[in-house]
Amino acid sequence: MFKIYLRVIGLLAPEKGLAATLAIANLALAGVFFLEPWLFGRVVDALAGTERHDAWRLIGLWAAVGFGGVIASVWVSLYADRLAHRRRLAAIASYFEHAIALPLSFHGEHHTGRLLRIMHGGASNLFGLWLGFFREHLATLLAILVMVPLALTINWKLALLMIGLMVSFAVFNAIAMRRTHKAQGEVEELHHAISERAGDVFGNVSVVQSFTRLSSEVAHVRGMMSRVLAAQYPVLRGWAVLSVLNRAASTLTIIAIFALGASLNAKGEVTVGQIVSFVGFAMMLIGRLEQFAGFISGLFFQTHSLNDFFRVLDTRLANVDKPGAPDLVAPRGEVAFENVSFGYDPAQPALRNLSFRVRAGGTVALVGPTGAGKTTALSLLYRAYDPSEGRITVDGVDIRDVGIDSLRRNISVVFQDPGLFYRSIADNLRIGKPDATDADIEAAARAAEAHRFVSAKPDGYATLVAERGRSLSGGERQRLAIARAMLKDAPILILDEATSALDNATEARIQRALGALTKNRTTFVIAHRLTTVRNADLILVLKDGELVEQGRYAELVAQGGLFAELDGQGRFVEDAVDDGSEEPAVLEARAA
Ligand SMILES: Nc1ncnc2c1ncn2[C@@H]1O[C@H](COP(=O)(O)OP(=O)(O)OP(=O)(O)O)[C@@H](O)[C@H]1O
Repeated sequence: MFKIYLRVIGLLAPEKGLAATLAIANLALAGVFFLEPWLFGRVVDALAGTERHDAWRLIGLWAAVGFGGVIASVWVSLYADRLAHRRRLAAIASYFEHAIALPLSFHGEHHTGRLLRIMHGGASNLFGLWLGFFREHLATLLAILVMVPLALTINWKLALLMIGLMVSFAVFNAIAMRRTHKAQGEVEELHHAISERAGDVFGNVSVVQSFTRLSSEVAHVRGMMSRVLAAQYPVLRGWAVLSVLNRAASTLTIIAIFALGASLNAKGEVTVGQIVSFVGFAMMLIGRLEQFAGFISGLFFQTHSLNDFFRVLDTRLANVDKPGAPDLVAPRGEVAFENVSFGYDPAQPALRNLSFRVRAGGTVALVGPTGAGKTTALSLLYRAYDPSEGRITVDGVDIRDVGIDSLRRNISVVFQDPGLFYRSIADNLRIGKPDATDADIEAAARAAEAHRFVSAKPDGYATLVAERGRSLSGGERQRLAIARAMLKDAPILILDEATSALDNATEARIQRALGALTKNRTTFVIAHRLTTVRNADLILVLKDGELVEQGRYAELVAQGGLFAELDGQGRFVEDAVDDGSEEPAVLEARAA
């Protein structure tokens, strides 16, 4: 727990000058508040004596100390608040930056709902601890460190009772923590699971509604909440018992101080006045100890959440650049896979020993039954994952030896799932080219047959696309994904069933644009069109993660293997006739 606390405080390092000033100023302020009662006593003494002008001097000093203390407190709390807010946002930013760069395998295992909860929960706990650090943790610790030796010098026998109290606090806390640590971990895990479940249901709300699963989903979440309470109650009970024990120990200590004081008084070792002042002192120390116990219990309840936060930050990025890796600049686009194997689960390879080579500007069609590994093979090319064996080269250079960003800048992908953002249509297209002008965007949309439907929307290119593109038809989503890839204008293109959701006529028109797009670009296409397969320079036939055949269309048909079988089954769709028509919007624009 203390390691985590130190790490939390360590996150203030980027502003360590200000953080240290604030912490010291807070300590000084705690000291100033001790000064006031002392000055009060001095003033009373001065007024009672003859040195009345001294009293005025002291009153002036008292006013200056009091007023200065108030102003300094305002300054400290204002700057401490600002600093804590700034660092909280900085922590969220670094979490976000790190988490989105983590490998897809990590995102496969961690639901967005969980990652968001960890981000917000962790950041607000950091915030609370930082404020506590500036406002009371240090002052409490310092007060305890100063008061204990002071108590020993006043009367060591009475002080031993105080030390006994501190030890009992420490023991009770340790027992409570040991007994409840695991259960609190379960509580935290259940809270994550609730966020995960809720996020998942929000993301699939149309399915939930159409399958009339509303009440069962609510019942499930309520069931999880009952489990949270069942796990949380024993923890709360443990800590309630602890606070009662702490209280009882404090009361017993005060009584014991009186009792021991009385017996020492009987022996003439202490005066009644000394006992009374020691009790007053002991009460102050007990107050500080209780504050410290509160800090420990607060930290205890935040530990799991902070641990989860740091665990994400500590997850290593898989595809990091090798030191000094050069950028891949303007590649010609010759691509080779050399004995590439890969498995999402190392025990179950999704690709085995895949080897092929395509010339720059050539077109490769990947075909094969569903689940054969076509998408997986292409995802290795832009390093969504790295092969477990073998290597992939672009222009003869291993793609692991170049800057990953530069590699990805040179590859445009039209994903099977278009992956649209909850942003305007224009912003969705700008993902392909951030500095695209409105004219660029419109030209790409026209080429991808998207301009007409976009113009028909009330806000045109400013229309907000619903989460995951839910407000658009499947075909509209695909056309935006194609336009986005066109804007990117990269020398290597991956089309993963890019036009599968389009009607024949639209697809035929897009094929013209795609034909222009693929010219002089190395293109990988997971294809369902006969023309695409026929015109490909190389067809790769995959089955169960293995390359079973490769060659050109005529060769593969002549071979009479799997490809010929798929072809014979009418697996590839004949092209619709391109009637040479243009998008109506284009025609309208011309007519105007
Ligand atoms: N992220 C993932 N994690 C674990 N397994 C995966 C993942 N993605 C795909 N798989 C598995 O890997 C295998 C190959 O999947 P892949 O998507 O590459 O097939 P495909 O040939 O593109 O199929 P389709 O034609 O249906 O799109 C499948 O068994 C699939 O279940």
